[in-house]
Amino acid sequence: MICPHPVIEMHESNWQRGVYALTDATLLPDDDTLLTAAEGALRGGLALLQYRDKSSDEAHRYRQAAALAGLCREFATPLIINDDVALAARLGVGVHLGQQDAAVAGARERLGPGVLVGATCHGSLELAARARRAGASYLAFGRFFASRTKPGAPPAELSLLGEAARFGLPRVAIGGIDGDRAARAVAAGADLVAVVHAVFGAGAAASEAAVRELRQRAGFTS
Ligand SMILES: Cc1ncc(COP(=O)(O)OP(=O)(O)O)c(N)n1
Ligand SMILES: Cc1nc(C(=O)O)sc1CCOP(=O)(O)O
Ligand SMILES: [Mg+2]
Repeated sequence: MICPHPVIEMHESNWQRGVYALTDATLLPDDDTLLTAAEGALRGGLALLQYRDKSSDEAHRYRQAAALAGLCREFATPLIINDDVALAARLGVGVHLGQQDAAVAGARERLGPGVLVGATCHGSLELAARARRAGASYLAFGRFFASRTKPGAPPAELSLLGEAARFGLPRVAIGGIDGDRAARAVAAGADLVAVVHAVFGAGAAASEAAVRELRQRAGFTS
């Protein structure tokens, strides 16, 4: 397990703009690696962190998510749980839901008005309109580029991000995003860039520098 931290750098929670990192059970295979990588990423200035673990081991998922929730609280950065509304409710944190997951409206009702509920909208303004009506906190579009993490995700056009401004919610761009592509996504209208490999692909010790570089290249530091 990770050691206690004598000095924690606090980042004011401004989750609506910046780098949004998703954990990955293959790149971060054990608790120590996961928490070291997550702490580095938070220290680098993440806007949001998502716990994404597709395993069916509930005790494992609870243990890791609870540890991440504690870490995120120290950095005043919201934690989002992928797919699992019950786990999010248990921890009092946000949830991200795709088209094959539980309904956004039900999650909003269960979690309450103050909790973040994110929605996958792929390349569709119609899905975005539905997610907004159902109470989503942000709209995620993608994949915009070839993704090593999820190669089969349906593709989307960057021009969609500008059109999605009409919904008045933070727009998340996901899928194969690195420094150059983050800048392109932000220029097209993304408020947040969601990444796995660009933050966690180079090892747990590299996550802080990776977030700092992404923030700088995407223009989130100005
Ligand atoms: C920020 C963000 N955007 C999209 C997704 C994908 O969600 P989903 O379509 O439900 O696919 P899985 O992640 O569950 O495989 C996401 N998780 N986060
Ligand atoms: C989890 C996920 N969802 C996507 C979508 O398009 O809905 S792309 C993706 C993986 C993003 O990882 P990377 O930054 O390594 O490409
Ligand atoms: Mg899902």
